[in-house]
Amino acid sequence: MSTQFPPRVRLVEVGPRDGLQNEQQPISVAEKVRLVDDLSAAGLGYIEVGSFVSPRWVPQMAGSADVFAAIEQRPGVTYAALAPNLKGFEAALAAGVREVAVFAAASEAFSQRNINCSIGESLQRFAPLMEAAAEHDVRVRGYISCVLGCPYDGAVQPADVAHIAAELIGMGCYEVSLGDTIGVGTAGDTHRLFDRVCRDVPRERLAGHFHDTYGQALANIHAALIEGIAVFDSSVAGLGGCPYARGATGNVATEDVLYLLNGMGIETGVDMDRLVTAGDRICQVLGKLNGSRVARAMLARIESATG
Ligand SMILES: CC(C)(COP(=O)([O-])OP(=O)([O-])OC[C@H]1O[C@@H](n2cnc3c(N)ncnc32)[C@H](O)[C@@H]1OP(=O)([O-])[O-])[C@@H](O)C(=O)NCCC(=O)NCCSC(=O)C[C@@](C)(O)CC(=O)[O-]
Repeated sequence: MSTQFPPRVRLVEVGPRDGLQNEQQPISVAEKVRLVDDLSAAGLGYIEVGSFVSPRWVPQMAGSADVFAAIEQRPGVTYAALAPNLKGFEAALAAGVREVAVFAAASEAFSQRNINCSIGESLQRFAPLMEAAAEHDVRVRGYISCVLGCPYDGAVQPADVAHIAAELIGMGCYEVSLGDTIGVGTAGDTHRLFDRVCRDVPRERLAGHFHDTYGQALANIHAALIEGIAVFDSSVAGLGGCPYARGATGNVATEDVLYLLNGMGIETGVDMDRLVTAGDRICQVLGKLNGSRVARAMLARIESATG
C-alpha cells in the first residue's frame, strides 16, 4: 500500500489553554508565561495561550489578558485565545490578541453544558464576533467538540459534524478543528468522520483534536494523516481535559505526536529536547505525572545516564 502522507504538519499547541483550564490549583501568571515562552522556544509556531470566557465558568483562565501582556511574542508565531462571544472577542482584542477561536459542539447536550446555549444559538452568537473580527483583521479558527461521541448524548453522526463545520467555514473561520473531546473514537471512526466531512469542507481547512482517554489518539492521528489532514492540536505533557466533559483525560501529548511524525519523516519545526524540558518543567510546577510516554521514556534515559 502506498499512502501519500503530508510532508509537513502544523502542530497547534493547546497546553496553556486546554491543558491548564481544568487545573484546580492556582497557577501564577508567571508560570503560564514561562510555559508559553518555553513552547515557542521549542519551535511551536502556534500556541493557544488562554481564553476570554466567563471567569465564573472557567476560573483558571481569568488572567489570560495578563498572560498575553507578558509573553515574549516571537515573530512568526501565532498566539491565539478562545472567545465564545462578542464580549470575549472584545476582551481578547483589548489584550492585543490577533487570532481567536470560537467553539461549537456536535451535540446539543454538550453545547448546553459547555456554553449554555443550543448549537444553533452558538452559531448566532458567533456572527457578530465574526463581523468584528473581519473588521479588525483578526483571524478566527473554529472548534467542534464531541465529533466522535458525547458524554451526555452518546453517538454523533459524521453528517451533523460536516454540517456544522461547513457553517463555521461559511461564517469566516479559516480552519475548523474537529475535537474528540472524550477520546472515545477509534481509527475506523476517524476515517469515516473525515471522509464524510471532507465532502463538505476542503481537507486543507480541517484539523484534528484528539484526547487520549481510551489510548487511541495516536492511532486516530495516523488515520487522519491518511485522510490528508495536516494540522493537529496537542498539549505538552498531555495536560488537560475539558471542565464540561467529566472523566475526559488530557489532549494527546505533543511529545508523543512529534515522536510519531519524526518517525514518519514529517516536518514540524519542533525541537524534541526543548519540548520535553518544557513539559517536564510544567509537570513539576503542577506536581503531576508527565502524561507523555515519550517524555517519560526520554527523561528516564537521561536520568539513568546521569546516575
Ligand atoms: C459562553 C458563556 C460566557 C455563556 O455564559 P452565559 O451565562 O450563558 O452568558 P450570558 O451572556 O448570559 O452572561 C452571563 C454573565 O457572564 C458574563 N460573560 C458573558 N460572556 C463573557 C465572556 N466572554 N467573558 C467574561 N464574561 C462573560 C456576562 O457579562 C454576564 O456577567 P454578569 O452580568 O452576570 O456579571 C459561558 O458559558 C462560558 O464562559 N463558558 C466557558 C466554556 C469554556 O471555556 N469551556 C472550555 C473550553 S471548550 C473546550 O475545552 C473544548 C475544545 C475547544 O478544547 C475542543 C474539544 O476538545 O472538544
